[in-house]
Amino acid sequence: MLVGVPKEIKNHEYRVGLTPPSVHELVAHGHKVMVQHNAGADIGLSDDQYLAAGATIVETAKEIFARAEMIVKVKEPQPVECAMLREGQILYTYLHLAPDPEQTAALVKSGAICIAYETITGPGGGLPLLAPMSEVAGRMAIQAGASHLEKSKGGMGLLLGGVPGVAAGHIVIIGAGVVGTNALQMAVGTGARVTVLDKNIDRLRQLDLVYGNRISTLFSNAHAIEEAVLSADLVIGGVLVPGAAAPKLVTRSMISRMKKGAVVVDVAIDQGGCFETSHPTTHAEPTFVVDGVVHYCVANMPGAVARTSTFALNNATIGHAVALADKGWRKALADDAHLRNGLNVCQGKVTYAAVAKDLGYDYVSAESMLG
Ligand SMILES: NC(=O)C1=CN([C@@H]2O[C@H](COP(=O)(O)OP(=O)(O)OC[C@H]3O[C@@H](n4cnc5c(N)ncnc54)[C@H](O)[C@@H]3O)[C@@H](O)[C@H]2O)C=CC1
Ligand SMILES: CC(=O)C(=O)O
Ligand SMILES: [Mg+2]
Repeated sequence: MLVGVPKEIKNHEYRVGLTPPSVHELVAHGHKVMVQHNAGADIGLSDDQYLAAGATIVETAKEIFARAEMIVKVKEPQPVECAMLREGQILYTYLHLAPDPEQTAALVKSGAICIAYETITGPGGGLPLLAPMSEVAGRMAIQAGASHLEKSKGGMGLLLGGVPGVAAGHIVIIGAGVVGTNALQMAVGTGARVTVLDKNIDRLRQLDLVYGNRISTLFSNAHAIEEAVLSADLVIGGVLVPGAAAPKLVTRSMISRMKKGAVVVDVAIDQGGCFETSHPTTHAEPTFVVDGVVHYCVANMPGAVARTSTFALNNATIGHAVALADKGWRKALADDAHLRNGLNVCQGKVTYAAVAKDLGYDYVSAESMLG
């Protein structure tokens, strides 16, 4: 198969769909890989390294989209990329369609086979192609929050850990999945008081066993969220209902009654966000203020630590990339129910139930597209 890797074009996005070792793996399986000139240059992955791994270097994204049978990317295709997708072409990348009607319409129109990293499941449960980026974003959420609590960044001027004789701050983490757990690890390290909420009581039990009375765990409901958020200095939003738009758990009214200069980091923003007041921001302009509360809502947080993130992502994506290239999409999806769960849009149909429901499309099962 001819595989193409365009340079990412989202704001401050320096990750790349395939690393040179991943190219090497595909080439070893008999495939051809085209990589756009300088696709990895910003993170120290030079064209020479790609050439040594067996890729060919191509000058423009246009040529890659025109020729490749499968496009491997990181972020959802931007409008100019959607317009270049072709019928029957495989697109393998993050999509986050539920909060994005324009992109969904463009992918439906393209006739391409669009496989979303974030809804592929794993034999051990969970979302193994989302997990590495959630680890990165969860860890980053605390450093982004701590930094924006500084006066010069709009925050109230609070050091999360306090100092001897001065109370520490209060970090509230909503959602105790991969983002939440990684944020929790960092939060505990700051010395702040930490509260974590989830609807999954077994998850809270596990965290209680690990952290004991160093943290407070709370079953997530509107009352508990309100109480926690009103006393918080930093709130991290990391909830997920796979494939669906994130539930708005923190209302505008709660935000208006929070401490002035508090910070919220809405990691779930790529699924629409779990704060009613959130909208997506970029690394170039990561925050805005609503009712005195600083909102950090960057939809591609791992892009800021793109080198670490690229390698972590490729560890999780390369296996299915090889299967898709080796077998073609129909057989690869037929053979693997977990990969099949990644199919969101296929030849003009929406094939992921939560996306169809949230955006008002007829749902067509992935299985029915394989015949
Ligand atoms: N902004 C960014 O750059 C990035 C965003 N993300 C996003 O972060 C979000 C979280 O991802 P993961 O942690 O991997 O998901 P996950 O599936 O590991 O965890 C989500 C957790 O949310 C909990 N949850 C669901 N509804 C809840 C509610 N009403 N109250 C409290 N908890 C609730 C679930 O029980 C689960 O424990 C996703 O939307 C993901 O796409 C991930 C990586 C980067
Ligand atoms: C998961 C995601 O949105 C990202 O890594 O940018
Ligand atoms: Mg989007």
